Amino acid sequence: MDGGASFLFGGIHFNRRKFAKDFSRFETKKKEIDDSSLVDIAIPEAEEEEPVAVSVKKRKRKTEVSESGDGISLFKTSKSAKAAKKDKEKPANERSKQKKKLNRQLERDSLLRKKYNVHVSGNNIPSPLDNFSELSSRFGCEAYLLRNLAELGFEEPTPIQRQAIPVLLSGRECFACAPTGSGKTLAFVCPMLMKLKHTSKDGIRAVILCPTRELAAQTTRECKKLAKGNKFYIKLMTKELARNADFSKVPCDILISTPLRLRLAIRKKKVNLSRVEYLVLDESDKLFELGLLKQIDSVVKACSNASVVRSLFSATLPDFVEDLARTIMHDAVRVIIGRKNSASETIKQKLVYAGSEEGKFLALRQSFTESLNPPVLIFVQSKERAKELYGELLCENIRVGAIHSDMSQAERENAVDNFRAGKTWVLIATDVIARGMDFKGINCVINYDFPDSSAAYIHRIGRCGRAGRSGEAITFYTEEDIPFLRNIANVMASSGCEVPSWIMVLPKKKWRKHRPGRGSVLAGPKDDMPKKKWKVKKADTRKTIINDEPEDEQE
Ligand SMILES: Nc1ncnc2c1ncn2[C@@H]1O[C@H](COP(=O)(O)OP(=O)(O)OP(=O)(O)O)[C@@H](O)[C@H]1O
Repeated sequence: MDGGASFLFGGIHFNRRKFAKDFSRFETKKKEIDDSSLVDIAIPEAEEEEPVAVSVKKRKRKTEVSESGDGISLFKTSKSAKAAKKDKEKPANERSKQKKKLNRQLERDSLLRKKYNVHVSGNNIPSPLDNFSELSSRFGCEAYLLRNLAELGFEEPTPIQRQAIPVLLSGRECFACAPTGSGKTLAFVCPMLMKLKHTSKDGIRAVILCPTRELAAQTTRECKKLAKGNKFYIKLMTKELARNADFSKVPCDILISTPLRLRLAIRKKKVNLSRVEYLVLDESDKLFELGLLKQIDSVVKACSNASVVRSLFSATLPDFVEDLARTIMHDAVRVIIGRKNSASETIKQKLVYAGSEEGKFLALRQSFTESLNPPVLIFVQSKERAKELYGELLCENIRVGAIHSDMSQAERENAVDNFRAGKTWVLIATDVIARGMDFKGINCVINYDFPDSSAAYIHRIGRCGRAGRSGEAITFYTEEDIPFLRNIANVMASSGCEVPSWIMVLPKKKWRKHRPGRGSVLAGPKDDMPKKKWKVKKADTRKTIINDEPEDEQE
């Protein structure tokens, strides 16, 4: 990904030789500062509970004064240096009182983090939230938002919300990794609404980037639910808007988009992002994959406001994304919930040997005969295989839908809506909906085709077992998949699932995208098997998948 990082650094290259003299002047100074900053740990003047009343417009990378057991800063900011000086002037007993108070706060923070499995690193990390009412006592949250949280039935913040919300409210940049279905959306939308306060005529002040249109649409809906009662203009970037709208005339406070659509609007000079104060990259590791990196780069550059606060959220955060993030972020706080890159612990995970491609359909039939417990989500590796399997299950009289990139936007939305509404019981999907989609109460995810990476596995199975619910994930594997089994088994073991011991001793395999040519799902068993009588109602409508115009988005 080196090439990738250089994108984001485009235009910030200095010729060190040419400017050697000037550099040496700064280097001496920097050394002096660094040395002096190691003197002692600054003690904050104010208690952390104080509401953060920093105006976003006036703020210039202001570091919140708060402490954490995990992230005590050895490097003083100019503010902390002043605080230390002032502190030295205070009587000794007052100083020791303050130190004790601070230590008690640090201890409380540390216990809370331990309780909720929150791991943090960075400088001066704000205390985690104990409950939602701290949003108003510490941060001056408005009543409408607390009311909305209550109406949505959110009684307690989830672990990621406990830590990421105060971090973002303190104006700090953040990269966060928390399991699927653990409420990351609220963790970035809530502070965004609180900081933006009200609608304004300044144009777009917040941007949320999502890798797929379905996720962008879902995030827009969530955002609107949370903003109910406050007149924010929250816009989803549609194809139409990206092509034709002039955003200087469209009222918009928060814009939610896929990278491709936003880049299109930037290129056409239809959108001005120079006033953006908050930029969220949701499913950031997906966005930082090579195919999307150029688009992300142009969005990051277009958000040119010097005090923009960027945040990255995902359930999987590979090291290269962290490294890349560090190059573009300023004094960021890293928040990890539980173990990094692990699956949700509420999902019962199972591996099923299907022998060969031919055996998969048999295994699927078998598992449906034993228990078809809808809603069930089935992942396959390609749109061709999605179409084939869809046809096969239709013939079996199963209420089935499909979603993949050969479908038009309306068809895709229809498939998702039917599944959400319970009109279809089984949804066959490619990885297009593997990330972020929040289907309530999916009972089972079946990886009909082995996932192409452990991240893909975590996101796919994470469509069930959300918000503390239980779920089941079944992964079929064939001979070709065996070399990659160990990687999935590691994920399973780290989330507490049982794994056959022979798998754990398989050689470790470096995992690049594993997408073998799998042939046809129709091959083999169909003719040999008697037709199964399902105890399910006949599907209302038998949808034909129309090969519409090719997608302008990546899957
Ligand atoms: N504090 C809360 N209490 C109860 N439920 C919550 C809370 N916060 C969020 N939820 C619910 O949890 C579900 C999952 O939330 P969300 O979609 O934000 O998860 P996520 O962490 O972004 O998952 P993914 O990694 O798959 O994108 C949603 O249905 C949401 O309404």
